[in-house]
Amino acid sequence: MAPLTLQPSPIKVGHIDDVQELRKSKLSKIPQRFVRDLAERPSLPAISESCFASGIPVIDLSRIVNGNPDEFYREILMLKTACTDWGFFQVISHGIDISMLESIETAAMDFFNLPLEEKQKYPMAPGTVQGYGQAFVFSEDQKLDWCNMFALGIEPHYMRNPKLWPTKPPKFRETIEIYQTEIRNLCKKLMKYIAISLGLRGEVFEEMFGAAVQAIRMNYYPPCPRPDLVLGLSPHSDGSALTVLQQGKGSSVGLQILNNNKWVSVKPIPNALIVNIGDTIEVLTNGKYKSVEHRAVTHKEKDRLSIVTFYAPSFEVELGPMPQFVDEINPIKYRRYNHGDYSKHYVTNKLQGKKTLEFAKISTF
Ligand SMILES: O=C(O)CCC(=O)C(=O)O
Ligand SMILES: [Fe+2]
Repeated sequence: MAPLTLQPSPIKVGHIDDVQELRKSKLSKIPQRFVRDLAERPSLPAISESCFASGIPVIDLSRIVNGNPDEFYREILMLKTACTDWGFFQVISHGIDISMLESIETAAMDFFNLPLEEKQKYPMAPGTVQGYGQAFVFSEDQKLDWCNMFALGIEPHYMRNPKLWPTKPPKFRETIEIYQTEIRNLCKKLMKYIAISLGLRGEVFEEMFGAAVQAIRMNYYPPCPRPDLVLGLSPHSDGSALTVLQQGKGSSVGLQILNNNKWVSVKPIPNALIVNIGDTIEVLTNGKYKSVEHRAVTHKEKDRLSIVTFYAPSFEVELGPMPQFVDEINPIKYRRYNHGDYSKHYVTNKLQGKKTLEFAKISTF
């Protein structure tokens, strides 16, 4: 999420169709800007239900928080395997009430179902990432995602642009506040246990991150008549330290992760939250825990909602690989940099796999 000091630049993005409106218009042909080049199209097997990443580990957080020492160590070991082999896991018994998950989902859908004119009172200006619209579009010929987004900077408060906080639906702001407080606490817990799984002191990331940056993005993917031609969300890794993703109940399967060079779908578990490692953790651990490329695909009949929270260090923080992860066998792979600079770099480039992280990579040639 961009620091507020980032000024909208005179970027020309051309006309961006609102995909919910396209859907309503019952179009017979997908507009060309959404049609991906052949190499980028999701191949049909990849969007069939037979391609699930059934191996994505499921972490029971209550076993870590309240379990006996045996349960604690077993679950921490699972967490370590999840972060090393997958970069993704689902977390159950996470301590957030189901009613809270339902409230944010209702609030998000009530927002997306408002008339377009109402949503456009909170426009995402070209080149910025907060408000309603489509983020990461920087040119008139860039392909578009089959997705409507609404995003807000949450913490620290200076990230907030009050003009972009909707007054409708009535409880929208309040629900976001409560939900984001709970997700922040969950992120802190997860960072603590991720540190422990790496053999580090539990507090190390919390101390390093300072007043951690937090942002929310709601992604709404209407059904698409040609899911084989479009992408819901372009492949990318997240610029965060950690991302927590909630999928709407009854949503289509849509999140896919790149595992051994194959796109595999994440099968939703009811009331679980999906967690993934972001670029910051990859850098701090010198690549021991990697951020994993992921994307969203669409569905012919079903719509899909995801509510995503990004948790990252404060923008002033300078970071690079921690000395514990650098030795003769594991030479240093990333340079030190300022996280605010990385964040700015991330939000001013289109989503393109893991290309953004090249910002920090040390060339081995
Ligand atoms: O909708 C999804 O499942 C993916 C969302 C995502 O990766 C993101 O917002 O960064
Ligand atoms: Fe993502």
